[in-house]
Amino acid sequence: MSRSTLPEFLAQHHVTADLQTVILGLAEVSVTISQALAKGALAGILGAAGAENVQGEDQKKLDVIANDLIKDALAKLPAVRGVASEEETDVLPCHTDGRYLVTFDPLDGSSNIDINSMVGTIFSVLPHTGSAPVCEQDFLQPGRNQAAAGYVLYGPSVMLVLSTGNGVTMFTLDQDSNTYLLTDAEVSIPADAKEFSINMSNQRHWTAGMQSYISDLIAGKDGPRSKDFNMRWVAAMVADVHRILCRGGLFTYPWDSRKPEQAGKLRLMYEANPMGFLVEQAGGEVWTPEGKILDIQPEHIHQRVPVILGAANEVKTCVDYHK
Ligand SMILES: O=P(O)(O)OC[C@H]1O[C@](O)(COP(=O)(O)O)[C@@H](O)[C@@H]1O
Ligand SMILES: [Mg+2]
Ligand SMILES: [Mg+2]
Repeated sequence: MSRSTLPEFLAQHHVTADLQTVILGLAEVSVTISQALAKGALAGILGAAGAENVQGEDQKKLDVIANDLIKDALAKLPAVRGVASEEETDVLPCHTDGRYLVTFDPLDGSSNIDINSMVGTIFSVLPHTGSAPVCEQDFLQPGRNQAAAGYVLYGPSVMLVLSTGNGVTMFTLDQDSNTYLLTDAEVSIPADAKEFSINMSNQRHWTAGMQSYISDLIAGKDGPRSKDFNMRWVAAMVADVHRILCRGGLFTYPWDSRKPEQAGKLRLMYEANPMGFLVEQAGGEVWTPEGKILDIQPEHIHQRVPVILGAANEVKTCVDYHK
């Protein structure tokens, strides 16, 4: 059976030439990152980098390597006006005529690196509407403005999952030819969920609404929901959301009282918006307890947000517990 390659798919779906170069640039650099990850300890690239990022988190060597690779690859593309990364303090200007801004989480799920478990690269492409030179303000657009969003999951196989606003498509890396081939063109999240995903160890720190929602899920058939739910937690949003795109369910990373001043753990512009775009494009819902994430007007590039996403009916139920 002959499968479309990523460039063929983009051309067939009338993606603008400029946007194609951005997506193909990200795809190409992801192959290099996947090769570095595959070498692991043999290349001496596991472990801590010995520095903190702007978020106050310890950087892994591979966070820094992936960040530099993506930054350098995007800076070469004339279509890219500027980039913003979870690992960079400020936005970085690129080409003065570029039509697109790219935000990215170079390696999501970094705590999985040292245990040879799943990690990924998450990206979001926004139109550039400001004036030169590029500044942080240009990036502060609601997620609904995204021209494209996606991720690369470095798992047993390497997968690129993409939306340009017309559904969600999955590609798998053919390791012989180093090309991404289309493997699922009809990604869709069932409206009802049988699985939920949350870091249960934080239970005592959640709001009363989240406490009672999760305890009703755990009560299963014997509780008010009259239904058993399974639970999964990969500790990499990219892998947890991938499971939801493949077989449904609900994922949440709520606000918690350990850092009350922080809205949530996940980053709006590098994690919640791009993943949210994919989930909505697959028929799911993406909310905070207050409203839809893709409608949030960002105030700064490193903003954090509580996230409830996945199966449409289940997300609404979870939000209702917060009222
Ligand atoms: O430590 P926890 O609570 O399991 O957090 C896991 C969450 O943190 C993250 O790893 C944050 O991403 P980074 O690895 O890019 O910092 C999410 O992917 C994941 O959902
Ligand atoms: Mg992340
Ligand atoms: Mg990261």
